[in-house]
Amino acid sequence: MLTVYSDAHRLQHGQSELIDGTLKPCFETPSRADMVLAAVRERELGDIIHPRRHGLDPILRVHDADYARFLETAWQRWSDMGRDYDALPKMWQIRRLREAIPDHVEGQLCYYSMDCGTPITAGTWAAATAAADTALTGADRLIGGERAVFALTRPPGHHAAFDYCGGYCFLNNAAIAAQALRDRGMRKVAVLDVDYHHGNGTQDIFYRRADVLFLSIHGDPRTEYPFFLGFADEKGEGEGLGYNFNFPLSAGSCVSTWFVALDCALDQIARFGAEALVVSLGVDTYRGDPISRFQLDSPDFVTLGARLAGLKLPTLFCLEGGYAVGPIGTNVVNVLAGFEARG
Ligand SMILES: NCCCNCCCCCC(O)(O)C(F)(F)F
Ligand SMILES: [Zn+2]
Repeated sequence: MLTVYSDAHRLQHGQSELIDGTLKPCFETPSRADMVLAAVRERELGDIIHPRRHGLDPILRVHDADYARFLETAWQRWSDMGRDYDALPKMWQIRRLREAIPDHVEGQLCYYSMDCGTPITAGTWAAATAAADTALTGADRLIGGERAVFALTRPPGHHAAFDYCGGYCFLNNAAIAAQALRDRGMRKVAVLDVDYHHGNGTQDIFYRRADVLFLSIHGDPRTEYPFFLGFADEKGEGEGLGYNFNFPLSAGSCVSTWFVALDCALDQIARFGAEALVVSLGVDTYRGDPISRFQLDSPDFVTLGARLAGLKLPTLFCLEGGYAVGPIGTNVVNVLAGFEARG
């Protein structure tokens, strides 16, 4: 399987995130991608190519232009205030506050952020656009006839919505790639999110559309991040009604429960008649993950890959989460090798 990778990911290296009420070193680190790349090489998964630049247009097919401009300019405006440390918001436009877009960077940081764990740094825009190019290059190769491609995307993307960032995500790599597949002639595309956390951003982007089916298996938002989206009754709106499937599972759910949800999701993808599949591949479903609470073990990721291959669809894998850095490479490549072995 071909891998698309850019060293530019290392330009996103946040120092701290507010997690569980205290500032801690970021869990989303460059070493995550280093470990995955090492495993891709060690397991001889296939060729590794660098992304081609695609510019802003494919990004603006799913993201708000003002939001993109904010991401592009935020660091310079923040550091012009004499701040040489990561940019983090300090409040939110909560219920019954005005939905006005502030002029000042500090206010815009609050307006465009979902949480206080997604630091904007000097390299954020460069890293995020390189991740989008990585996913888009993967989509290009799928259109070119590749059966499956792995986009080693970092920073991740599935929490980034039409006009906000959060959950370590700035640009929604999987959504940008799914839209590119649509623009290149694929009539129906499915996005399956197997990260521990609900892909609120991807749901937000495609919620009112019937041409892109979104499905997510994740920790129940009643107790798990992102808390405010990802419930089973969210089925889409307008033309998109019936084209959004959430499978929230209680924290601590066993592996067999997880795979029952996966089989339900795969059945929906087959019924939809998808012509291509984009997988938001987070491996924070791993039993040893420090911030998540599912029970998959490394061999289960091989099974996951094989089940996905059973759909017999051109498939683009976009890396999302996974914070047990030691085993992340094994777990990610297990999915990809399991997919390949199923043939
Ligand atoms: N007590 C746990 C608090 C969790 N705080 C933030 C979690 C962000 C998860 C990010 C991710 O893994 O979903 C992504 F794939 F986007 F990277
Ligand atoms: Zn996650």
